[in-house]
Amino acid sequence: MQTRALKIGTRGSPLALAQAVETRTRLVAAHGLPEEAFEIVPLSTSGDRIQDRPLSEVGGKGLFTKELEDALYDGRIDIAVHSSKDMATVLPEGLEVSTFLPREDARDAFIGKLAPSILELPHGATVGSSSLRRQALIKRMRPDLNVVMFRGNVQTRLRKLEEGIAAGTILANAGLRRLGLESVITDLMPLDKFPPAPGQGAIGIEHRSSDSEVKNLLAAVHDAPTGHALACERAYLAALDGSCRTPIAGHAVIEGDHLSFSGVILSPDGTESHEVRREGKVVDAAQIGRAAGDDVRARAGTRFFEGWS
Ligand SMILES: NCc1[nH]cc(CCC(=O)O)c1CC(=O)O
Repeated sequence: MQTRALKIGTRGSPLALAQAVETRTRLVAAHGLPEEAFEIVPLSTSGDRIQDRPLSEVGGKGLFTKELEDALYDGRIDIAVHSSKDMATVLPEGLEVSTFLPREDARDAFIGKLAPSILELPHGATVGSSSLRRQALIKRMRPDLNVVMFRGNVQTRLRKLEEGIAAGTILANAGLRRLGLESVITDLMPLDKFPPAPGQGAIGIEHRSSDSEVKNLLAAVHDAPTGHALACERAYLAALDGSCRTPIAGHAVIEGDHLSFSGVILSPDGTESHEVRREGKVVDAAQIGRAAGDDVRARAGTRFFEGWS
């Protein structure tokens, strides 16, 4: 069927590689092709190299995707496998994400050392996280906690915890499960009190828009409900202008042809938050997300997006 291997581009972190392997496994199964029909090509990205500053300071989401997108343009790879959460809302000209694999659990997970849950931590305990959303949600729940920056890949963060740098940390359940590390989890954060980032838990596959052969190949592994949820969550994020200094959470749940979305934007210290809920039909996923974003943005006021630094 194919004369040369399809090149699957990925970041080189263990989680990224696990996602690339999952993509290959699904493609192999869907098309009855041998594994050799696919070649996994790990590339290093600036998001992986810069480890000492929060992502919001060094350029945000594009950091993890730029090198992969350059490689798509110049043909070094045919598809790029991404954590949807790390993708910018606007893709470069000529590239598209037409395919989402079935979503993993979207919740955040708590890994506690001094206590199994955030609510049970001792007064003033230190929690590590570099995500603005997680920091704000932690402070909204427990204003007394001391939140410190924690970057690096999943393994690095778990090591910092072992070294006693913090009493606990929060990571995506999806990433831990994909790495087979779910045994470290001591609590799962409820979707209503601790909503995930738009896209969390979903793998998106990017390719050249002109590449209809690749698009057809990918169609067999696309999960429609995940696609609808992502259309909604990404439209919500786009309506909020992806302001990466504002903590933003948002999650769509699909049941049959029904979609329900809930989102929240917070001040970084968690003292101010604005919530939004919307529902409708999956065919209107993007409109529902956009309306939710426009609504919460109007209620928060422009000061909300300019005030933090
Ligand atoms: N920014 C890093 C990142 N990007 C995606 C995931 C988790 C996997 C997913 O959401 O699909 C993670 C790590 C984490 O947040 O714990």
